[in-house]
Amino acid sequence: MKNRVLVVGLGLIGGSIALALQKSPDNEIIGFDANADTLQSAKVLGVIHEVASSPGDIMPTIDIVIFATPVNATLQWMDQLKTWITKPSLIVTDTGSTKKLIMDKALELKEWGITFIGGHPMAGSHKSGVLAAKPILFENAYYMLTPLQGTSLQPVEELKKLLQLTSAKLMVIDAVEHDQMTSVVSHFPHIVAASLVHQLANENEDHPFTKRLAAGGFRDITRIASSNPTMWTDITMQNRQQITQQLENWQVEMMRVKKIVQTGTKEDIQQFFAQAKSYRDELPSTSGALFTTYDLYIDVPDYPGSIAEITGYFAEEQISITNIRIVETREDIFGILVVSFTSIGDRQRAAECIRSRSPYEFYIS
Ligand SMILES: NC(=O)c1ccc[n+]([C@@H]2O[C@H](COP(=O)([O-])OP(=O)(O)OC[C@H]3O[C@@H](n4cnc5c(N)ncnc54)[C@H](O)[C@@H]3O)[C@@H](O)[C@H]2O)c1
Ligand SMILES: O=C(O)C(=O)C[C@]1(C(=O)O)C=C[C@@H](O)C=C1
Repeated sequence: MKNRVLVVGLGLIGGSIALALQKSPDNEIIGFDANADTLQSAKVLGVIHEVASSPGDIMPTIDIVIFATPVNATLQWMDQLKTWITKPSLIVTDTGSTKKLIMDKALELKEWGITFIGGHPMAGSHKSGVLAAKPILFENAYYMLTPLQGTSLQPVEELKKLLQLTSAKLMVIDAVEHDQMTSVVSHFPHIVAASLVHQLANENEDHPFTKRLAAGGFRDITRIASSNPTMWTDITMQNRQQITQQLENWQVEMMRVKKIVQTGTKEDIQQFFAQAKSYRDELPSTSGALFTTYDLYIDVPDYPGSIAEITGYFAEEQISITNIRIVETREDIFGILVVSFTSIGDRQRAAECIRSRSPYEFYIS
């Protein structure tokens, strides 16, 4: 008998999990999404095997439910679960970026005899939607599970076995601890990124050329400000307390930084940057398929066909690229083409290829 998995919410995360679970022929993936177009696309793209027009109707046949919806929508679905007929062995999980309120709701579900094990894969992107889904999204990323205290080992092991198909590093963690740590490394940085963009918008009113100068640095630090606003509204509402605490810590840190900038010696300023660089450089190498790339920057003339020329060289030498983009930071005739590779070796081969076959200058960040 097939393992029937219902994925509710077929965006970046739900779609990527659905694709990863298809690696086993034992899994039959049924999908539901509030957006009819998304549901249709998921079926056409082969992200799911079957469409559920109403999750409640098919629930008696389902073995595992995965909610991959914005976290406030997940709370609503969890309430709905109480009204449905479910298998006694049903396991329910989610992918939400917050865990405390979801696990409070899981406690209610326990009273209805439903096993809910919270989940959160620590990989993703500012992109959303089913078209961005890919089965390798979670490769080597941490995937946190937050079972309620007292949950028996068997469903946790069963869920782990299923999620191993994502090639993520599964770990069990307490929900409050989860929300504290993710507020530092994920939630608060999204607030800062959005806020920096607001600051630019304000400055730009008085100095209208400013935004045209937003180059690599500003774009790097604000990439995540392009994330899905609904998703981040929900996350912020569910983790207000921890995020507020981070904001308060940040205000203290900004006062310290203000003092260094205003009156610090050259050594104080140097130390400020040097300590941050050293800590940043020693962060464990990042995980998640979208993060581990090695970039090559190529100065290209701005005429039709120049990108095709370069990618043509790579194709001829069988060098795979994972991403390609143009950084439009300059007003002259040159643009910077940023090509990403999955390994340093591939990037080295690409650099040699450009050196030997083209007149273009390149550099490695
Ligand atoms: N994007 C990331 O980097 C990331 C990483 C890890 C976890 N998460 C979490 O995973 C969840 C999904 O995020 P995503 O990036 O896939 O978002 P997404 O916007 O790509 O996809 C969300 C999907 O849910 C659907 N949806 C919205 N409300 C719904 C509802 N009430 N019922 C059914 N479907 C509904 C949307 O139509 C959309 O297809 C969120 O809880 C998010 O916090 C996101
Ligand atoms: O890379 C990004 O764009 C992300 O924001 C991914 C990110 C993160 O903050 O690291 C976003 C939310 C998640 O819950 C997990 C991962």
